[in-house]
Amino acid sequence: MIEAQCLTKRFDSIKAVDNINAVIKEGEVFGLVGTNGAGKSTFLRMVAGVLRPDEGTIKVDGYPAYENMDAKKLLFYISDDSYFFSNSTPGDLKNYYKVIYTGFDEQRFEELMKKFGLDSRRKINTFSKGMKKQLTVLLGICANTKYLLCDETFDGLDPVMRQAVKSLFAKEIAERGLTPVIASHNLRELEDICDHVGLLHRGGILLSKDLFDMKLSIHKIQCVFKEEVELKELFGDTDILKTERRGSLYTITARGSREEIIAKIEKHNPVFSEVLPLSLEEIFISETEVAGYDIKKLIF
Ligand SMILES: Nc1ncnc2c1ncn2[C@@H]1O[C@H](COP(=O)(O)OP(=O)(O)OP(=O)(O)O)[C@@H](O)[C@H]1O
Repeated sequence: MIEAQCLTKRFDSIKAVDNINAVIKEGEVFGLVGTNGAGKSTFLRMVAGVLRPDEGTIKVDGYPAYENMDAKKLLFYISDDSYFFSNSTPGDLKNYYKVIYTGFDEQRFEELMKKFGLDSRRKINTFSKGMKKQLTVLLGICANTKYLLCDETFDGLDPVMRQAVKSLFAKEIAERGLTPVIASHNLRELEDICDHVGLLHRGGILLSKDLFDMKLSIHKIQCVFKEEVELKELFGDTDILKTERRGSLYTITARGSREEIIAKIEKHNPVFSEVLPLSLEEIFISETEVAGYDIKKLIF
């Protein structure tokens, strides 16, 4: 389990991570989403033990993460801008990581390199950005660690490679209980693979929930009523995140169970009503809008 308690990191006057409490359980796929500059990379770098928290704690299986070998050997961190030793080849990196990670599976690495069409003897500085990403993913998988921290790892891969990496992850999760923590802006992708999503905004966690529960607890409803209705009266204490009206058609995004919302609408005899599923992207936009990150303010 990875556990953050009251975790804070500042860079001069910027609070990059602000008093975060979070738990990442073993065997789940944790998606970390958030606005630009929300603190996702800073959070991951603290989990990886690269950055020292200013306040609070971050522990990996009970070990404090910062510069602690007991914690570090449990995880592999794929940074968003991986550094490679100059003139090194994938073969050199393999030799380096197998010293650090005693469970490193050399044979599997060679097999996967072949499958992905990557040459172990070629200099990495001649690889494209996507090829470098593929290489770091393969190193991460073959390191055989319990946790794999991925910072925008999928974002530089082409669609075929993304599928290949996703299926590699699925195999590792099923066969040895790998726990990936994936920071990404590609919400569509995360929706396919994550069990749990943490949404960060301005250094703090807006919400952290199982994706399934998240989708059950927030809904978009379209409805038309014969007569004018007062939405506040209709929904009572239900938390409405967003309302839109076009003519007589209301589109409402609200928290609550589907049954509870339908019951409230039915009371007012709608001419038409429909509950629509919300995508992770819509949930993200609604939640961050409530927190003051309004797309309308950004469109000129
Ligand atoms: N080394 C640093 N020195 C100064 N400020 C930093 C440093 N690293 C991050 N920050 C600041 O901390 C905040 C959080 O940055 P971070 O990279 O963690 O965000 P992010 O959620 O990963 O963003 P993005 O989605 O844009 O990649 C930003 O305001 C950023 O400018």
